[in-house]
Amino acid sequence: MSDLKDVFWLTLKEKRDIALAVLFGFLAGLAGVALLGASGYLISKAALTAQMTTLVVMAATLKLFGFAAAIARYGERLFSHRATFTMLGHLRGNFFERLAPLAPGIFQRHKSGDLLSRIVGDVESLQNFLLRVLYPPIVAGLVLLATVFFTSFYSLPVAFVILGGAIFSVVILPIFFAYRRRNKAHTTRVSRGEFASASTEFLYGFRDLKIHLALDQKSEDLRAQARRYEQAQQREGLEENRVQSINALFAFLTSFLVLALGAYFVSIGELSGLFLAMLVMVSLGAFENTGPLAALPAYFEESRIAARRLEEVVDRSPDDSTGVMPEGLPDIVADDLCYHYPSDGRLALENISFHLPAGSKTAIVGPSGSGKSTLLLLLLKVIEPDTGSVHIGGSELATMKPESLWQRMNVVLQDNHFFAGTIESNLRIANEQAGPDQMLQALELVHLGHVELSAPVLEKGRNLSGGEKQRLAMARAFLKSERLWLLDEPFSSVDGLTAQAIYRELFTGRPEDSFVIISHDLAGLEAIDQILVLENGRLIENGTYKELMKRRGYFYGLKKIEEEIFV
Ligand SMILES: Nc1ncnc2c1ncn2[C@@H]1O[C@H](COP(=O)(O)OP(=O)(O)OP(=O)(O)O)[C@@H](O)[C@H]1O
Repeated sequence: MSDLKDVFWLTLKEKRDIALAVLFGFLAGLAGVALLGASGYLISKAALTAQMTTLVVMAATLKLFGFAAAIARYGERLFSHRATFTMLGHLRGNFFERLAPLAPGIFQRHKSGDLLSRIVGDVESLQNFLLRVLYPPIVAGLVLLATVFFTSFYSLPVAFVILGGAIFSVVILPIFFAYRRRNKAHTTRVSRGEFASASTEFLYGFRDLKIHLALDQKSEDLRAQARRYEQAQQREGLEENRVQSINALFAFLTSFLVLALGAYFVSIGELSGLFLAMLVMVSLGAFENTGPLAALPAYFEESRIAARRLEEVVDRSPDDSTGVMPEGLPDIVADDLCYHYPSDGRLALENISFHLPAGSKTAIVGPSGSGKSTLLLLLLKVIEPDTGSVHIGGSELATMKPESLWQRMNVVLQDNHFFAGTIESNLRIANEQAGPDQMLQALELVHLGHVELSAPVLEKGRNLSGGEKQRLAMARAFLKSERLWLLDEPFSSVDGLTAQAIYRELFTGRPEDSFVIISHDLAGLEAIDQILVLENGRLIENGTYKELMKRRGYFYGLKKIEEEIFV
C-alpha cells in the first residue's frame, strides 16, 4: 500500500465528491436491498394474508425503491467519476511538476518514446484506483453493515451469519486474492512490456530487416513473444473468473445459511414465517454489492504497480542549486572526473582532469565510444559526475543552476531536433528577439544563404539532409551568439570543404571566444590551442597539435592512419 500513498492523498483531496459518491453508492445499495427485501415480504404477505390495501402499498413501495436505486446509482457514478478525473488531473500536474526539473538528464535513463507511453499508460491505470479499489469495499461494507443492523431486529443469529459472510467477502477474500495476484500480474506486465518494445523495434527496424532478409526470423520472434503475452493474459483472465466465482459462491452460501437458519427458527417459533423470505432476499440483495469486489485484487495490483513505476521515474531530487555561472568568459577546470551510466556498470569516464583557459580552442578527439559526448554532457550539467568536480570561472559547476549555464553557452549536440514549421520558426528557438536580417546572416555563415526563412520544415526536419540539419543547428548557435561554444561533431555529415570554411569563419570572426569541439576529423587541428585525446574513458594525451605530433604517441598514430587512408 505504501506505493499508493501519494495517489491515496491526491484522491482524498476530492473529499466532497468521494463522500457524495459513497453516500449515493450506499443509498443505491440500500435501495436495492430494500427492493428485494420488500418483494420477499410482499410475496409472503400475499401468500399468507392477501390483504389488498397492504399489497397495493407494498407494490407502490417497490416502485419507489426501484426509482430511488436508479437515481442514487446515477449520483454515485457522477460523483465518483468526477472525483476520479479531477484526481487524474492533479496527478498529471503533480507528476509533471516533479518531472520537468529532471529533464534533460532523465533521457539518459529512459528513452523519450518509452517514457511517454509508460507515463500515459500508468496514469490511465490509476483511474481505477478510486473507482474499483478504494470505494467499492466501503460501499459494500456499509450496505452489509446496514443489512446486519436491520436483520438483527428479526433474528440475531441470522444477523451474525450475514456479518460473517460480509467479513469474508469484503475483507478476507479481496486481501487473499490481492496477495496471490502479486506475481501473476507481474508476469503479464513483463510480457506485455517485452511485446510492446519488440513490436516498436520491429517497426523501426523494418527497412533494415527487409534489406538483410531477416524479416521472417524477426517475425517469428515477435509471434513467440505475442504468444507468451497471450498465455499470460489467459492465465490472468482465468484468475479473474476464479475470484468472481468464489465471491458469488460465498454470497450464495451465506444466503443459503440465512434460509436454513431462518427456516429452523420459524419451525421452533422464534421467527415469524412472514419474514423468512424477506431475510433471504435482503441477504441476496446485500451481497449483490460485493460483485465489483471480484475485480478489486486485479485493479489493486495494477494501480500499485502503476504508482510505483511513476514514482521510479521522478524519484530523485531535482537540481535545486541556486548559483549562476560567473560573468565574463570563464576558464574551465575539470578535476578527476569519473562517471558511469546508470544502466551500465563500466566507467564511461575515468579520472579525467584538464584546464581550458578562457578564450582557448579545445578539440576532444578519440575513437567512437571513448567518452567524448559524455564529457560534454558533464560540462553541460545534463549528468553529474560520480566523483570529481568541474569549476567554471572558479565556481563549482555543482552549485550552478543548469539553466544559467545553458543560457550562456552556444551548444550543438549530435542530435538536434527540428520542429514542423519554417526555417524561421526553427531558428527562433535560439533567439526570440532575432530579426530576419540576423537570421539570414546566420544562415549565410553556415553556407545556407540560399535557403528562405519561410521555407517549410517537416516534422523532425524530415525534408532536410543530415548536413543541412547540422548547419541549421549551427545557425541557431550563431544566432545565440554567446561566447562559450560546446560543439559535439557539428559537421560530421557536412562535406569537408564546407566544414573547414565554416570553422575558419567561426575562428576568425570570434577570435576571443572559447570553443570545445568534439571531432572525428583530425584535419585542421593545427589551429587548435589544446587537443584532449580520449580512449576507453581515459584522457591519454593532452597538448597542442605540435606537441602531440612530436610525442609520437596515440594521436600521432591516429593522424598517420588517417593520412594513409586518404593518400
Ligand atoms: N545513455 C547511455 N546509457 C548507457 N551507456 C551509454 C549511454 N550513452 C553512452 N554510453 C556508453 O558510454 C560510453 C561513451 O559514450 P560516448 O557517447 O560518450 O562516446 P563518444 O566518444 O562520444 O562516441 P562517438 O564518437 O561514437 O559519439 C560508450 O561505451 C557508450 O556505450
